[in-house]
Amino acid sequence: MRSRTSDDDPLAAALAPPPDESPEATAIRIAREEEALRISQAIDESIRLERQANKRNKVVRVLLLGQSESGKSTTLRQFQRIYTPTAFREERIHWRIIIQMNVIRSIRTILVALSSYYRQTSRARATTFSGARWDSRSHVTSIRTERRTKGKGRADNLSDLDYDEDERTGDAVTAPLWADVYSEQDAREDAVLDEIAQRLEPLHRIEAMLKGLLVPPSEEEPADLGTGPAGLATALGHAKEIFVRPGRWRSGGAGARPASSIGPEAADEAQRVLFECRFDLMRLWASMRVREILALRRIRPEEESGFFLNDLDRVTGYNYVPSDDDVLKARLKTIGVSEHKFEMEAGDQRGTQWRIVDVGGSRFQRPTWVPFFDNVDAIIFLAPISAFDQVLTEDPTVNRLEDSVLLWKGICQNKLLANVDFVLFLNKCDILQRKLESGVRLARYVKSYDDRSNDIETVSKYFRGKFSAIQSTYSPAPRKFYGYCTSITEKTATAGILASVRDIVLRQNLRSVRLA
Ligand SMILES: Nc1nc2c(ncn2[C@@H]2O[C@H](COP(=O)(O)OP(=O)(O)OP(=O)(O)O)[C@@H](O)[C@H]2O)c(=O)[nH]1
Ligand SMILES: [Mg+2]
Repeated sequence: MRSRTSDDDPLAAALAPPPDESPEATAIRIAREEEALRISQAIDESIRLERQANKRNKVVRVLLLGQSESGKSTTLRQFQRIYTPTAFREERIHWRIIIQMNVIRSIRTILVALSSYYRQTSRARATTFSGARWDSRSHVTSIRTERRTKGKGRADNLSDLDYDEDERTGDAVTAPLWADVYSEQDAREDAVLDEIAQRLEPLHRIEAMLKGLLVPPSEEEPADLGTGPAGLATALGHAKEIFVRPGRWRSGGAGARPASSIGPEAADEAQRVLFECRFDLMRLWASMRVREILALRRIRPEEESGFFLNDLDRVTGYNYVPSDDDVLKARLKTIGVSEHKFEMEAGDQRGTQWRIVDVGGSRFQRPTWVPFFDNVDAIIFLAPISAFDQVLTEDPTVNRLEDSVLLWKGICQNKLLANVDFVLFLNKCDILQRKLESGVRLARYVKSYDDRSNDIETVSKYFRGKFSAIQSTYSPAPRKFYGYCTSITEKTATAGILASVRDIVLRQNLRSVRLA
């Protein structure tokens, strides 16, 4: 077979000038060709500019990462409060049902603590205490420093922060678990607490009802199912656990029940019962005897997520509508992944689309993060540094700070994220400050902290240094360190920090456009 040459190229033959072309015809043809070229180049240029503009206006993707209860969803809510305030306000009323559940959870913590105190101390109330029925199910509180994990869960590969082995594994029990002296006064107060617990019985029914609506069967607390790619949860085998459908709880609940049976009446009924119980709720939380027993058992409900007992007067009001602050304080665990869109309303970047991806942070949820590493401009990583004396809810053998450090290290060294900017929030500094001021010493939990001063400035500076060093040691390529000490539930300070984060992320985004 003969190979083709340019001589018999049909296209070249068709475009070739006619063999008998006159000089005038040649001039006209050349002028037309030049005009066609000019137009073609103009079209190319406009396509290039349009592509660039699209990139500049491209969606900025931010991923929120961190362990469970680190404050990811709260950060997202802060973004919503600032950038889509109308929608945020309209949604506030739907948070009431979550706050009701949060209140009941704190009350449960107290009644279980009383019941188990009476049982363990063999007091007269032990067999009859009316709060005992709250004790029937397993109750995990992450607020107690775990003392029962001896020999388990040692982190063998952590050297960046030097934990006290005894503190981590629970060998260092020093405080007595209960007082030895039982006065008549104690007995009288216990009798009063028993009566209160009796009158709080209706809360038990309300808790069961709300739990049916808001808590996935294998969970202990209300949870929101993310709206990420369908199938992810199924792939991970969590499909059966997921009970609260995306967004549906906001219209009164969801789950396996027909929507008609779970309307806003559930929230109204719960509010009515809370209203009727409000004085007993307040008396319970104000009782010095309760405080004493909680202290003996080292339980601090006020450090638990979604703590509203100091606001009982307000949140149990018959016509209670959650405030902005209440929505930020409420606790709703995330299961799965959800993506939220925002549009910048003001400034140079007006119209820029933002996608913020919020993920569930518990250990079981972490495999769902990886598919989102592929297409992300920045990561906001939250490390709740107040949790240095707490353990993970999902694995009480693991210290929370240790988990955050390991997670940060893993994210820093992840090659998929080598070109992504990180912003670190050392979060819950308000709780950290209160904890340090109440006399809890960081050096008891982190040996390498040594004899440094136990104040918030020194402690947060120390953590900043540690996290920054991990980033520079483990990042595959150099990246700038952006670290903030945050109390993400606070509105004013957080607004300033989020504005800085926005600028960092946008600068990075522009840089990537120029490089493209
Ligand atoms: N006091 C205080 N509370 C905070 C702060 N940040 C978050 N919280 C509270 O901590 C709880 C947990 O926060 P979330 O935002 O739900 O945590 P998360 O990281 O989304 O947790 P998962 O969904 O389980 O992964 C909520 O009740 C928040 O109000 C903070 O800086 N200070
Ligand atoms: Mg969350």
